[in-house]
Amino acid sequence: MLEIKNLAKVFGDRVIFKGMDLTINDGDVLSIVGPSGIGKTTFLRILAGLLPADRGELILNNESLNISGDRQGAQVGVIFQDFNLFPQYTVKENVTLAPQLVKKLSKKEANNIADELLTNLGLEEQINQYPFQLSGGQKQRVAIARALAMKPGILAYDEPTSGLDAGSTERVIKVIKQLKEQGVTQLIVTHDLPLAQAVADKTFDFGTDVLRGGNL
Ligand SMILES: Nc1ncnc2c1ncn2[C@@H]1O[C@H](COP(=O)(O)OP(=O)(O)OP(=O)(O)O)[C@@H](O)[C@H]1O
Repeated sequence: MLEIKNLAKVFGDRVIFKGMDLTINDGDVLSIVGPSGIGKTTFLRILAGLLPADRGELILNNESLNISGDRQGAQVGVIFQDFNLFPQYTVKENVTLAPQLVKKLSKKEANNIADELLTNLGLEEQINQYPFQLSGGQKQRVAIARALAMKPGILAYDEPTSGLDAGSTERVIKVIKQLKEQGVTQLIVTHDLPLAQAVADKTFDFGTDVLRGGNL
């Protein structure tokens, strides 16, 4: 379970959001909607531990997560819009690198995890290819496999269907539903209402469900 309590972010003298309270239960899929520029990606970056928050708490499975923007570990997996794959590494290497470096798994253990994830995600034929050889939907599934290889407590996506055609969007919906069946807790920032309707247990509206402006 992820609990967000009274989270706030300020850029300069501008309160981007404050008073953010939200709970996501294990295995649930939450969609986060809201107009452009409202702070959704900023929130994901805070959740991923890449950007500091100015106030509040993030509690994942009863463990408090550091909100100072320099978190170690991989409790939260985030798939950003540009996927951030390592261009110089193959698909398999993209997935096996962090488990070996961060989790200190052996190459064999990391390979076994990668083979299973990549097969489940329909990427067995791409295992030895490089990111530039992949379609947008394939890159996204590699990013999902890479995040899942670290066994995160929660998986979050920033606009997972933007730039994808109808077929790839269907595939994303299938993957999200499949992960939900496996009990993975997921959070999806999206403008795609059909996607939200197809997969979400509940919706958080970043436009109306947080406070903004004024002082902290
Ligand atoms: N590093 C930064 N410094 C100052 N302001 C920033 C910074 N990053 C984002 N902002 C501002 O914070 C606000 C929220 O941006 P954010 O990217 O989180 O919005 P968003 O809801 O994800 O928008 P979109 O749906 O268009 O991606 C914007 O007004 C943006 O200009």
